[in-house]
Amino acid sequence: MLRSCTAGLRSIWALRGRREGAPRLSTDLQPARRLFSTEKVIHKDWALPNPSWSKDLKLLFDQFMKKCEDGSWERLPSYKRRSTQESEDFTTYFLDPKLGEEERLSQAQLFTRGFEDGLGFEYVIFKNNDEKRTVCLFQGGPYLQGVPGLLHGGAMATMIDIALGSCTGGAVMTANLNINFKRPVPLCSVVVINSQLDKLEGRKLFLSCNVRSVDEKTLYSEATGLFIKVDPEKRST
Ligand SMILES: CCCCCCCC/C=C\CCCCCCCC(=O)SCCNC(=O)CCNC(=O)[C@H](O)C(C)(C)COP(=O)(O)OP(=O)(O)OC[C@H]1O[C@@H](n2cnc3c(N)ncnc32)[C@H](O)[C@@H]1OP(=O)(O)O
Repeated sequence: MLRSCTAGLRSIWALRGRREGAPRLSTDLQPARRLFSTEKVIHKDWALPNPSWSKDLKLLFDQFMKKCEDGSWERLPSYKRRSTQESEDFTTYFLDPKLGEEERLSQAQLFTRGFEDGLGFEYVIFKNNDEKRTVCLFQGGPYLQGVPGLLHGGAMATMIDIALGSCTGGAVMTANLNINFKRPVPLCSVVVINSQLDKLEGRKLFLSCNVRSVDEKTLYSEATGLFIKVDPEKRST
């Protein structure tokens, strides 16, 4: 498994002229900009196939793209940085102009999108708005190793957090995440995270998900999460 994963990545690195062990260069690092300005900067959408995607991931992606044709499902785009209304909701909530951190934060990017293609988190999320559920297709790359040959549990927890969060559809914070790791996930394999909104109680959203293999035979993890809609009247810092 690891050997095939490395072989695939070696060809990507060769294509890009990247030396093994050479420092990783961010492909879209922009000159420092004011992240918290109101300008609308939309960067590359990363939730699309790239050469590191395995056959399984591409196949599932195509199947879900077909489901999007009648409008029942939609693919959620994913950016390293964004300046949408949602982000602005968060910045109103968190940014204290007195802290003078704008310069440093101008380099901020989404944790899961900070890796070279194929090395870290490769994923795409599809959402069914009527059924209040999402399906996340996730391939964890070699930089996400925990126990040799296996995906780090923290990487899985990160993806579960994002998958559950994608079901909420707004400015929310994770308040509680409860995960049962039932089987280890082989590194570089593809898993499917099925998430749903179970209950909405005021600002509280209760969600759950399971993580399965592509053939659905292996249940890797089950999780529940509590997300809280941010209250613009409150500051958390
Ligand atoms: C997933 C987001 C998707 C959104 C998409 C937007 C686009 C953005 C772009 C790109 C997306 C990238 C996506 C990344 C995803 C990453 C997600 C994270 O990593 S989040 C960081 C980790 N989480 C924290 O650091 C929270 C720290 N905690 C807090 O800030 C507060 O505790 C907070 C906001 C969760 C609640 O604080 P209060 O002051 O607003 O509300 P109070 O009054 O305390 O609670 C409200 C109700 O919730 C219950 N509650 C709160 N925490 C609870 C808990 N842990 N367990 C049980 N109940 C809890 C309380 O008992 C209360 O319930 P009663 O209304 O009285 O019934």
